[in-house]
Amino acid sequence: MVVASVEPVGVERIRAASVPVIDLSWRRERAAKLIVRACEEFGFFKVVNHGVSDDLVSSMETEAMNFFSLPAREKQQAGPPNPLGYGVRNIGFTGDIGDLEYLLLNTNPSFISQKALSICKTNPTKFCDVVNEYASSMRELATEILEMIGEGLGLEDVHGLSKFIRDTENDSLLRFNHYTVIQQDEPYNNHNHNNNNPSSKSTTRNSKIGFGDHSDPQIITVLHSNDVPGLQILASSPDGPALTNGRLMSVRHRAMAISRSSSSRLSMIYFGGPPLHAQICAFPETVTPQAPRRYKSFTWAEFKKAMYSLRLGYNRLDLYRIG
Ligand SMILES: C=C1C[C@]23C[C@@]1(O)CC[C@H]2[C@@]12CC[C@H](O)[C@@](C)(C(=O)O1)[C@H]2[C@@H]3C(=O)O
Ligand SMILES: O=C(O)CCC(=O)C(=O)O
Ligand SMILES: [Fe+2]
Repeated sequence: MVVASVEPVGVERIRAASVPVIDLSWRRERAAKLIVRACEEFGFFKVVNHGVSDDLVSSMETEAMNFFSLPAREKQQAGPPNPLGYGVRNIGFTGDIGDLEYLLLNTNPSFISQKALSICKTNPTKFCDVVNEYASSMRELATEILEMIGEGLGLEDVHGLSKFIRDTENDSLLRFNHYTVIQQDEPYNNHNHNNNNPSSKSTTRNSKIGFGDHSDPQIITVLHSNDVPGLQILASSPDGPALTNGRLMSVRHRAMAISRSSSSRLSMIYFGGPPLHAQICAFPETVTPQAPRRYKSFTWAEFKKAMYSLRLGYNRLDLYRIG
Protein backbone atom coordinates (compact mmCIF):
# COMPACT_ATOMS: atom_id res chain seq x y z
CA MET A 1 0.00 0.00 0.00
CA VAL A 2 2.95 2.27 0.62
CA VAL A 3 5.99 1.85 -1.61
CA ALA A 4 9.47 2.54 -0.35
CA SER A 5 12.29 2.12 -2.81
CA VAL A 6 15.85 1.33 -1.94
CA GLU A 7 18.36 3.09 -4.20
CA PRO A 8 18.98 2.96 -7.11
CA VAL A 9 15.66 3.41 -8.83
CA GLY A 10 14.56 5.39 -11.89
CA VAL A 11 11.31 7.22 -11.23
CA GLU A 12 9.92 9.04 -14.20
CA ARG A 13 6.31 10.28 -14.05
CA ILE A 14 7.10 12.81 -11.38
CA ARG A 15 10.57 14.28 -11.84
CA ALA A 16 13.08 12.12 -10.00
CA ALA A 17 14.21 15.30 -8.21
CA SER A 18 10.76 15.66 -6.60
CA VAL A 19 10.72 12.18 -5.10
CA PRO A 20 11.05 12.46 -1.32
CA VAL A 21 14.33 10.99 -0.07
CA ILE A 22 14.43 9.71 3.48
CA ASP A 23 17.80 9.22 5.12
CA LEU A 24 17.41 6.64 7.88
CA SER A 25 20.42 8.08 9.69
CA TRP A 26 18.44 11.26 10.42
CA ARG A 27 17.01 11.83 13.89
CA ARG A 28 14.20 9.29 14.18
CA GLU A 29 11.47 11.82 14.93
CA ARG A 30 12.38 13.88 11.87
CA ALA A 31 12.60 10.83 9.60
CA ALA A 32 9.23 9.53 10.90
CA LYS A 33 7.55 12.88 10.25
CA LEU A 34 8.94 13.09 6.71
CA ILE A 35 8.01 9.48 5.93
CA VAL A 36 4.42 10.17 6.94
CA ARG A 37 4.41 13.37 4.86
CA ALA A 38 5.73 11.44 1.82
CA CYS A 39 3.08 8.76 2.33
CA GLU A 40 0.32 11.37 2.60
CA GLU A 41 1.46 13.12 -0.57
CA PHE A 42 2.65 10.28 -2.84
CA GLY A 43 2.64 6.92 -1.00
CA PHE A 44 6.20 6.62 -2.24
CA PHE A 45 9.69 7.65 -1.18
CA LYS A 46 13.30 6.66 -1.65
CA VAL A 47 15.31 5.39 1.31
CA VAL A 48 19.04 5.95 1.76
CA ASN A 49 21.37 4.81 4.55
CA HIS A 50 18.99 1.91 5.09
CA GLY A 51 21.65 -0.51 6.29
CA VAL A 52 20.93 -3.22 3.71
CA SER A 53 24.28 -4.66 2.70
CA ASP A 54 25.43 -3.96 -0.88
CA ASP A 55 26.93 -7.46 -1.00
CA LEU A 56 23.59 -9.01 -0.14
CA VAL A 57 21.80 -6.95 -2.81
CA SER A 58 24.34 -7.92 -5.45
CA SER A 59 24.24 -11.62 -4.44
CA MET A 60 20.46 -11.51 -4.79
CA GLU A 61 20.76 -9.81 -8.19
CA THR A 62 23.24 -12.47 -9.32
CA GLU A 63 20.95 -15.33 -8.25
CA ALA A 64 18.00 -13.69 -10.02
CA MET A 65 19.95 -13.01 -13.22
CA ASN A 66 21.39 -16.56 -13.20
CA PHE A 67 17.83 -17.80 -13.23
CA PHE A 68 16.61 -15.42 -15.96
CA SER A 69 19.62 -16.35 -18.11
CA LEU A 70 18.60 -20.02 -18.22
CA PRO A 71 17.06 -21.45 -21.41
CA ALA A 72 13.27 -20.92 -21.55
CA ARG A 73 12.55 -24.63 -21.15
CA GLU A 74 14.44 -24.77 -17.85
CA LYS A 75 12.81 -21.61 -16.49
CA GLN A 76 9.41 -23.03 -17.33
CA GLN A 77 10.01 -25.81 -14.82
CA ALA A 78 9.48 -23.16 -12.10
CA GLY A 79 6.09 -22.24 -13.60
CA PRO A 80 3.38 -21.66 -14.58
CA PRO A 81 2.58 -19.13 -11.84
CA ASN A 82 -0.27 -20.30 -9.63
CA PRO A 83 0.13 -17.29 -8.78
CA LEU A 84 3.58 -18.12 -7.34
CA GLY A 85 6.39 -19.32 -9.59
CA TYR A 86 7.83 -18.30 -12.94
CA GLY A 87 5.68 -16.38 -15.40
CA VAL A 88 6.16 -14.77 -18.80
CA ARG A 89 3.94 -11.90 -19.98
CA ASN A 90 0.81 -13.15 -18.18
CA ILE A 91 0.11 -11.29 -14.93
CA GLY A 92 -2.55 -12.68 -12.59
CA PHE A 93 -5.49 -14.74 -13.83
CA THR A 94 -7.69 -12.18 -15.54
CA GLY A 95 -5.91 -11.46 -18.81
CA ASP A 96 -3.32 -8.80 -17.93
CA ILE A 97 -0.28 -8.93 -20.17
CA GLY A 98 3.07 -7.19 -19.74
CA ASP A 99 6.44 -7.16 -21.45
CA LEU A 100 8.32 -9.02 -18.76
CA GLU A 101 9.21 -12.33 -17.20
CA TYR A 102 9.07 -12.77 -13.44
CA LEU A 103 9.54 -15.02 -10.48
CA LEU A 104 7.06 -14.66 -7.64
CA LEU A 105 7.87 -16.36 -4.31
CA ASN A 106 6.35 -16.53 -0.87
CA THR A 107 9.00 -15.57 1.72
CA ASN A 108 8.26 -18.60 3.89
CA PRO A 109 11.60 -20.54 4.08
CA SER A 110 9.90 -23.91 3.57
CA PHE A 111 8.27 -22.63 0.38
CA ILE A 112 11.64 -21.27 -0.81
CA SER A 113 13.48 -24.53 -0.19
CA GLN A 114 10.83 -26.51 -2.04
CA LYS A 115 10.79 -24.11 -5.01
CA ALA A 116 14.61 -23.72 -5.13
CA LEU A 117 14.94 -27.21 -6.60
CA SER A 118 13.32 -26.07 -9.83
CA ILE A 119 14.86 -22.57 -9.85
CA CYS A 120 18.52 -23.30 -9.23
CA LYS A 121 19.43 -26.89 -9.95
CA THR A 122 23.18 -26.19 -9.77
CA ASN A 123 23.13 -24.89 -6.19
CA PRO A 124 19.67 -24.78 -4.60
CA THR A 125 21.15 -24.42 -1.10
CA LYS A 126 22.99 -21.23 -2.02
CA PHE A 127 19.83 -19.88 -3.70
CA CYS A 128 17.82 -20.55 -0.52
CA ASP A 129 20.45 -18.92 1.70
CA VAL A 130 20.55 -15.75 -0.37
CA VAL A 131 16.76 -15.48 -0.77
CA ASN A 132 16.14 -16.12 2.94
CA GLU A 133 18.73 -13.55 3.96
CA TYR A 134 17.39 -10.99 1.48
CA ALA A 135 13.79 -11.57 2.62
CA SER A 136 14.79 -11.16 6.31
CA SER A 137 16.70 -8.03 5.53
CA MET A 138 13.73 -6.56 3.62
CA ARG A 139 11.39 -7.52 6.45
CA GLU A 140 13.63 -5.75 8.99
CA LEU A 141 13.76 -2.60 6.88
CA ALA A 142 9.99 -2.71 6.26
CA THR A 143 9.36 -3.24 9.99
CA GLU A 144 11.46 -0.22 10.88
CA ILE A 145 9.67 1.95 8.33
CA LEU A 146 6.23 0.78 9.49
CA GLU A 147 7.15 1.53 13.11
CA MET A 148 8.24 5.00 12.12
CA ILE A 149 4.93 5.44 10.30
CA GLY A 150 3.14 4.27 13.47
CA GLU A 151 5.08 6.89 15.46
CA GLY A 152 4.58 9.63 12.87
CA LEU A 153 0.82 8.96 12.75
CA GLY A 154 0.67 9.09 16.55
CA LEU A 155 -0.82 5.58 16.86
CA GLU A 156 -1.27 4.44 20.44
CA ASP A 157 0.22 1.09 19.42
CA VAL A 158 3.26 2.09 17.34
CA HIS A 159 3.67 -1.59 16.37
CA GLY A 160 0.12 -1.65 14.98
CA LEU A 161 1.33 -1.72 11.35
CA SER A 162 4.58 -3.63 11.73
CA LYS A 163 2.99 -6.47 13.70
CA PHE A 164 1.26 -7.69 10.53
CA ILE A 165 4.55 -8.48 8.80
CA ARG A 166 6.36 -9.62 11.97
CA ASP A 167 3.71 -12.28 12.57
CA THR A 168 5.20 -15.73 11.80
CA GLU A 169 2.18 -16.41 9.59
CA ASN A 170 2.72 -13.30 7.48
CA ASP A 171 1.85 -13.63 3.80
CA SER A 172 4.79 -11.69 2.36
CA LEU A 173 6.15 -12.12 -1.15
CA LEU A 174 9.35 -11.56 -3.08
CA ARG A 175 9.05 -10.73 -6.74
CA PHE A 176 11.80 -10.55 -9.36
CA ASN A 177 10.77 -8.78 -12.55
CA HIS A 178 12.99 -8.96 -15.62
CA TYR A 179 12.32 -6.56 -18.48
CA THR A 180 14.36 -7.52 -21.51
CA VAL A 181 15.63 -4.96 -23.99
CA ILE A 182 13.12 -4.07 -26.72
CA GLN A 183 14.47 -3.96 -30.25
CA GLN A 184 14.10 -0.48 -31.79
CA ASP A 185 12.41 -1.86 -34.90
CA GLU A 186 9.69 -3.75 -33.01
CA PRO A 187 6.27 -2.21 -33.77
CA TYR A 188 4.92 0.00 -31.01
CA ASN A 189 2.18 -1.87 -29.23
CA ASN A 190 0.66 -0.50 -26.08
CA HIS A 191 -1.24 -3.70 -25.44
CA ASN A 192 -1.71 -3.45 -21.71
CA HIS A 193 -3.54 -0.17 -21.91
CA ASN A 194 -5.67 0.65 -18.90
CA ASN A 195 -8.60 2.72 -20.12
CA ASN A 196 -9.48 3.90 -16.63
CA ASN A 197 -6.21 5.70 -16.23
CA PRO A 198 -5.34 8.59 -18.52
CA SER A 199 -1.69 8.43 -17.45
CA SER A 200 -1.22 5.21 -19.41
CA LYS A 201 -1.95 6.93 -22.73
CA SER A 202 1.29 8.86 -22.76
CA THR A 203 3.83 6.13 -23.53
CA THR A 204 6.62 7.15 -25.85
CA ARG A 205 7.42 5.40 -29.15
CA ASN A 206 10.42 3.60 -27.70
CA SER A 207 8.73 2.13 -24.68
CA LYS A 208 6.14 -0.50 -23.92
CA ILE A 209 4.21 -1.23 -20.79
CA GLY A 210 6.27 -3.72 -18.83
CA PHE A 211 3.90 -3.96 -15.84
CA GLY A 212 0.62 -2.05 -16.16
CA ASP A 213 -0.55 0.61 -13.73
CA HIS A 214 -1.91 -0.52 -10.41
CA SER A 215 -1.52 -0.05 -6.69
CA ASP A 216 -0.01 -2.80 -4.55
CA PRO A 217 -2.44 -4.51 -2.17
CA GLN A 218 -0.08 -5.37 0.74
CA ILE A 219 0.88 -3.22 3.75
CA ILE A 220 4.22 -2.07 2.35
CA THR A 221 6.36 -2.61 -0.74
CA VAL A 222 10.14 -2.25 -0.79
CA LEU A 223 11.55 -2.12 -4.30
CA HIS A 224 15.12 -2.20 -5.53
CA SER A 225 16.04 -2.07 -9.19
CA ASN A 226 19.27 -2.06 -11.11
CA ASP A 227 20.11 1.29 -12.67
CA VAL A 228 18.02 0.79 -15.81
CA PRO A 229 15.07 3.23 -15.63
CA GLY A 230 11.44 2.21 -16.03
CA LEU A 231 9.43 2.70 -12.83
CA GLN A 232 6.82 5.45 -13.06
CA ILE A 233 4.63 6.68 -10.26
CA LEU A 234 1.48 8.80 -10.46
CA ALA A 235 1.94 12.12 -8.65
CA SER A 236 -1.58 12.18 -7.20
CA SER A 237 -2.78 8.66 -6.60
CA PRO A 238 -6.53 8.31 -6.10
CA ASP A 239 -6.29 5.34 -3.70
CA GLY A 240 -5.67 5.32 0.06
CA PRO A 241 -4.88 2.32 2.30
CA ALA A 242 -7.74 0.94 4.40
CA LEU A 243 -5.67 0.68 7.60
CA THR A 244 -5.16 4.44 7.72
CA ASN A 245 -8.71 5.23 6.55
CA GLY A 246 -7.30 6.72 3.36
CA ARG A 247 -4.98 9.16 5.15
CA LEU A 248 -1.88 7.66 3.52
CA MET A 249 -1.76 7.07 -0.25
CA SER A 250 -1.45 3.77 -2.03
CA VAL A 251 0.71 4.90 -4.94
CA ARG A 252 -0.37 4.01 -8.48
CA HIS A 253 2.64 2.96 -10.48
CA ARG A 254 3.72 1.01 -13.51
CA ALA A 255 6.97 -0.15 -15.08
CA MET A 256 7.95 0.59 -18.65
CA ALA A 257 10.11 -1.67 -20.76
CA ILE A 258 12.31 0.94 -22.39
CA SER A 259 14.47 0.41 -25.43
CA ARG A 260 16.82 3.35 -24.82
CA SER A 261 18.94 1.24 -22.51
CA SER A 262 21.40 -1.36 -23.71
CA SER A 263 20.84 -3.62 -20.69
CA SER A 264 17.77 -5.29 -19.30
CA ARG A 265 16.02 -4.05 -16.19
CA LEU A 266 15.81 -6.15 -13.05
CA SER A 267 13.63 -5.18 -10.11
CA MET A 268 13.51 -7.07 -6.82
CA ILE A 269 10.44 -6.35 -4.75
CA TYR A 270 9.40 -7.28 -1.23
CA PHE A 271 5.67 -7.11 -0.49
CA GLY A 272 4.97 -7.15 3.26
CA GLY A 273 1.62 -8.91 3.61
CA PRO A 274 -0.42 -9.73 6.74
CA PRO A 275 -1.43 -13.25 7.84
CA LEU A 276 -4.45 -14.58 5.93
CA HIS A 277 -6.65 -14.38 9.04
CA ALA A 278 -5.66 -10.76 9.87
CA GLN A 279 -8.55 -8.34 10.13
CA ILE A 280 -7.94 -5.18 8.12
CA CYS A 281 -9.70 -2.29 9.80
CA ALA A 282 -8.79 1.41 10.08
CA PHE A 283 -6.83 2.39 13.21
CA PRO A 284 -9.18 4.29 15.56
CA GLU A 285 -6.83 7.31 15.53
CA THR A 286 -7.45 7.72 11.79
CA VAL A 287 -11.26 7.81 12.12
CA THR A 288 -12.60 11.20 13.22
CA PRO A 289 -15.82 13.21 12.76
CA GLN A 290 -14.04 15.05 9.91
CA ALA A 291 -12.76 11.76 8.41
CA PRO A 292 -15.49 9.16 9.03
CA ARG A 293 -14.78 5.47 8.43
CA ARG A 294 -14.36 4.91 4.69
CA TYR A 295 -14.03 1.13 4.35
CA LYS A 296 -15.72 -1.93 5.80
CA SER A 297 -13.44 -4.30 7.67
CA PHE A 298 -12.22 -7.45 5.88
CA THR A 299 -9.70 -10.23 6.32
CA TRP A 300 -6.58 -10.42 4.14
CA ALA A 301 -7.82 -13.81 2.86
CA GLU A 302 -11.12 -12.23 1.70
CA PHE A 303 -9.29 -9.36 0.07
CA LYS A 304 -6.83 -11.65 -1.75
CA LYS A 305 -9.64 -13.80 -3.09
CA ALA A 306 -11.42 -10.75 -4.48
CA MET A 307 -8.18 -9.29 -5.84
CA TYR A 308 -7.30 -12.39 -7.85
CA SER A 309 -10.65 -12.17 -9.59
CA LEU A 310 -9.96 -8.59 -10.69
CA ARG A 311 -7.83 -6.89 -13.33
CA LEU A 312 -4.50 -5.41 -12.30
CA GLY A 313 -5.59 -1.76 -12.66
CA TYR A 314 -8.86 -2.08 -10.72
CA ASN A 315 -9.20 -0.10 -7.50
CA ARG A 316 -9.90 -3.12 -5.29
CA LEU A 317 -10.78 -1.09 -2.19
CA ASP A 318 -13.90 0.13 -4.02
CA LEU A 319 -15.42 -3.23 -3.08
CA TYR A 320 -15.24 -2.27 0.59
CA ARG A 321 -16.07 1.43 0.39
CA ILE A 322 -18.78 2.61 2.81
CA GLY A 323 -21.49 4.73 1.22
C1 LIG B 1 -3.80 -9.15 -12.01
C2 LIG B 1 -3.31 -9.41 -10.83
C3 LIG B 1 -1.85 -9.66 -10.55
C4 LIG B 1 -1.77 -9.45 -9.06
C5 LIG B 1 -3.07 -10.09 -8.65
C6 LIG B 1 -4.07 -9.40 -9.55
O1 LIG B 1 -5.31 -10.06 -9.67
C7 LIG B 1 -4.29 -7.97 -9.04
C8 LIG B 1 -3.10 -7.50 -8.16
C9 LIG B 1 -1.74 -7.92 -8.75
C10 LIG B 1 -0.57 -7.71 -7.80
C11 LIG B 1 0.12 -6.35 -7.94
C12 LIG B 1 1.23 -6.25 -6.90
C13 LIG B 1 2.08 -7.52 -6.83
O2 LIG B 1 2.95 -7.56 -7.95
C14 LIG B 1 1.20 -8.79 -6.81
C15 LIG B 1 2.04 -10.03 -6.55
C16 LIG B 1 0.11 -8.64 -5.83
O3 LIG B 1 0.06 -9.06 -4.70
O4 LIG B 1 -0.95 -7.99 -6.43
C17 LIG B 1 0.38 -8.82 -8.10
C18 LIG B 1 -0.55 -10.03 -8.33
C19 LIG B 1 0.17 -11.14 -9.09
O5 LIG B 1 0.96 -10.88 -10.00
O6 LIG B 1 -0.11 -12.31 -8.77
O1 LIG C 1 9.11 -3.95 -11.71
C1 LIG C 1 8.84 -2.86 -11.23
O2 LIG C 1 9.64 -1.93 -11.12
C2 LIG C 1 7.44 -2.62 -10.66
C3 LIG C 1 6.57 -3.84 -10.72
C4 LIG C 1 5.41 -3.75 -9.81
O3 LIG C 1 4.89 -2.69 -9.58
C5 LIG C 1 4.90 -4.96 -9.14
O4 LIG C 1 5.45 -6.06 -9.40
O5 LIG C 1 3.97 -4.85 -8.34
FE1 LIG D 1 3.47 -2.81 -7.94
